[in-house]
Amino acid sequence: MLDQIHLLAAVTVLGVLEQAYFVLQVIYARRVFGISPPKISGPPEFERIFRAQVNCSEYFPIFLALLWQAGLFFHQGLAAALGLLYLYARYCYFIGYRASSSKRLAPMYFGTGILWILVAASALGILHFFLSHYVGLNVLQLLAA
Ligand SMILES: CC/C=C\C/C=C\C[C@@H]1O[C@H]1/C=C/C=C/C=C\C/C=C\CCC(=O)O
Ligand SMILES: N[C@@H](CCC(=O)N[C@@H](CS)C(=O)NCC(=O)O)C(=O)O
Repeated sequence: MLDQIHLLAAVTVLGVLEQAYFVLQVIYARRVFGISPPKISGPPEFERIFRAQVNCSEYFPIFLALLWQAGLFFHQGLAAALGLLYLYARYCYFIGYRASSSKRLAPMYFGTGILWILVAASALGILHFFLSHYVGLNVLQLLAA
């Protein structure tokens, strides 16, 4: 059982650590720019770091749901590899956004593309499960025949 989820679990832990890193960056930026909660506005240098962290948090539940669905219903290794790529894209997004708004764009589109691939893998995997479980139709066996 655990060997079917260990890669997904490892990518999940890495993702949580990355989220913690982004949060720590906002805490540090608040100190540097002297902006205490609940204030969320300030110089563009602060607002970019703040927005980068909020946007990464916003997409984290979507990422986790897709990572585990694709990993359980499609292929664990592929989902974990895409998950690693996504976390790397998010790191580049954060670092890019911190430097300038335009530098966030390429990693943002790359990361979003990975999410859509995970959507496709999840949907195909779940469809395959429904067809074989309820209709008795194993598409993979049919294709191999
Ligand atoms: C699987 C993803 C789940 C939820 C997110 C849902 C939709 C988000 C769409 O996939 C993303 C598409 C993004 C499209 C962006 C289009 C235009 C942005 C253009 C320019 C930005 C320029 C700027 O802001 O500087
Ligand atoms: N919270 C997002 C909601 C809309 C959204 O998710 N847009 C995508 C663009 S495809 C995104 O990743 N936005 C974050 C960004 O532009 O940095 C925002 O403020 O832009």
